[in-house]
Amino acid sequence: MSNNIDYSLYLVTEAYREGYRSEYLKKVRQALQGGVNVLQFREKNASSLRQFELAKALKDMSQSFHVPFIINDRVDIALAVNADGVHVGQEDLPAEDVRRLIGPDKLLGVSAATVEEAVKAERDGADYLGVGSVFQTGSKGDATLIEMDEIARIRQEVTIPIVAIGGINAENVKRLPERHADGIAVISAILSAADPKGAAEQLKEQFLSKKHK
Ligand SMILES: Cc1ncc(COP(=O)(O)OP(=O)(O)O)c(N)n1
Ligand SMILES: Cc1nc(C(=O)O)sc1CCOP(=O)(O)O
Ligand SMILES: [Mg+2]
Repeated sequence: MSNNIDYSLYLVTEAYREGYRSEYLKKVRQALQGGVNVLQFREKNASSLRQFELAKALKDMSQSFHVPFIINDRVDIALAVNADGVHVGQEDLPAEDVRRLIGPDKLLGVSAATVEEAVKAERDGADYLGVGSVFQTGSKGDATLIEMDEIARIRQEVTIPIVAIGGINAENVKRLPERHADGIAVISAILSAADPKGAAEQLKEQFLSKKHK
């Protein structure tokens, strides 16, 4: 897929709770109304059938906002719902194999915490990098903190967009190094907020005001 995608505000979904489908979908819709540019479906616990069904609903929703829809980890579900792309980390299927499976036209995101991982991901066909954790997060148990300078070092070695992730909120977004990240990926600062639309608007505004300094 071409890389003229705006990664400024990248929303990753929270864990799905059985019985709360309409609340779950409503919060994502509100976040999209607040200006989310890319949506990722990340679900670790639900059955494959539930993931497939939620992914279909989210794909329709993101399409109606003209927002690319990415699936985390599960290439099979991405292909089944004809998602716009897949995101994989260092413990998932290798990026080069995912690229082969999804073909040249879908988006491929790869997590990278070091320059070496970032350079390899770009070589293996990644369209963008997820780089983190930039701050302490409660949303991913096995996340490890990276040094802030690592983003700047990665920026010097790759040309693809960099999306910073991990514990980002409207306050600490100002502490991200200037101009090195093309976007921020967020779960809780938007989906745990009382007003997901307002939270998305505020985060995007804070990030863009920093990016364009
Ligand atoms: C945009 C973005 N960046 C990083 C990740 C993390 O992916 P991964 O390391 O595979 O961890 P899980 O999300 O699978 O727990 C991401 N999902 N999105
Ligand atoms: C999905 C994910 N990946 C991370 C990484 O460091 O690779 S941190 C993370 C969780 C991001 O959620 P929140 O915005 O609530 O901190
Ligand atoms: Mg993963």
